[in-house]
Amino acid sequence: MSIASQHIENPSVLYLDGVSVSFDGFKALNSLSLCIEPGEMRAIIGPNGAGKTTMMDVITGKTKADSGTLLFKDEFDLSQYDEAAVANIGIGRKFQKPSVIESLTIFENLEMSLKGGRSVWQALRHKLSASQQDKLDEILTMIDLQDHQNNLAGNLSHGQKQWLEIGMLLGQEPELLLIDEPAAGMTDEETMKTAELFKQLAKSHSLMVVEHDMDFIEALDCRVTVLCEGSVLAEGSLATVKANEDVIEKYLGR
Ligand SMILES: Nc1ncnc2c1ncn2[C@@H]1O[C@H](COP(=O)(O)OP(=O)(O)OP(=O)(O)O)[C@@H](O)[C@H]1O
Repeated sequence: MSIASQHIENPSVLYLDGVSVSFDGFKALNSLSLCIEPGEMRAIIGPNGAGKTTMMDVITGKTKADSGTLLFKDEFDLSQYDEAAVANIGIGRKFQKPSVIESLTIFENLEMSLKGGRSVWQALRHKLSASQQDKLDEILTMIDLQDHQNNLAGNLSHGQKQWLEIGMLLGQEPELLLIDEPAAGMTDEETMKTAELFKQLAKSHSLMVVEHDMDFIEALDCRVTVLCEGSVLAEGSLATVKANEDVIEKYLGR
């Protein structure tokens, strides 16, 4: 069945079809087609230069595709949106490096991230509504930082900073989360805890997670897409893609 006919029968939260992007004649994305279903967590793996970051860039309006279709929830043509507009319609992106404000507390960082936009000044001067307070409590529990909420973000471990930043994304109430190499630099314990957090998040969000750490991908226990040379090389369970001859040849090595 073609990707187009699957799409009609089962609307996706994210639908890419034939997406290409060239830089000076080099095809970073080469007719890339990919679907994420509502509530799905999808891991994206692939060699350096495969196009993983470029794919996130075209989804979020940072880079314009030369050709192809990019739809969010069947409804939004992502090629028409810039980065701020993409965030507003419900796509949250987390870059590899955490960007929390270290001189503010965990609570203050989360407070500023709430949908509707609160400046540092507003966050310090105005009381939260009951529903905003509930939202922050829910996020703090989800990221397991409720006991640290009044500590400065600068004192957190690398893993905790990553969780705080994920909490800040949740403050924006996204439906789809795009997360770039969350496990990089984490201890083994933090990595496994992050996998558990993502499984919790997947109960109420769709997630696309780019990662190189195979233990982490295994713990996510989700469908995996292997990108290579700007298009999909293989897709399926981790066991299936690891056994794929092309994946062994071009990514995993013999
Ligand atoms: N702005 C740009 N100008 C020129 N070439 C670029 C640009 N952005 C990406 N590329 C090239 O496009 C290709 C895909 O890069 P991309 O960063 O998307 O790969 P990746 O899969 O994210 O790699 P990594 O795992 O190393 O992060 C690479 O060859 C890269 O050099």
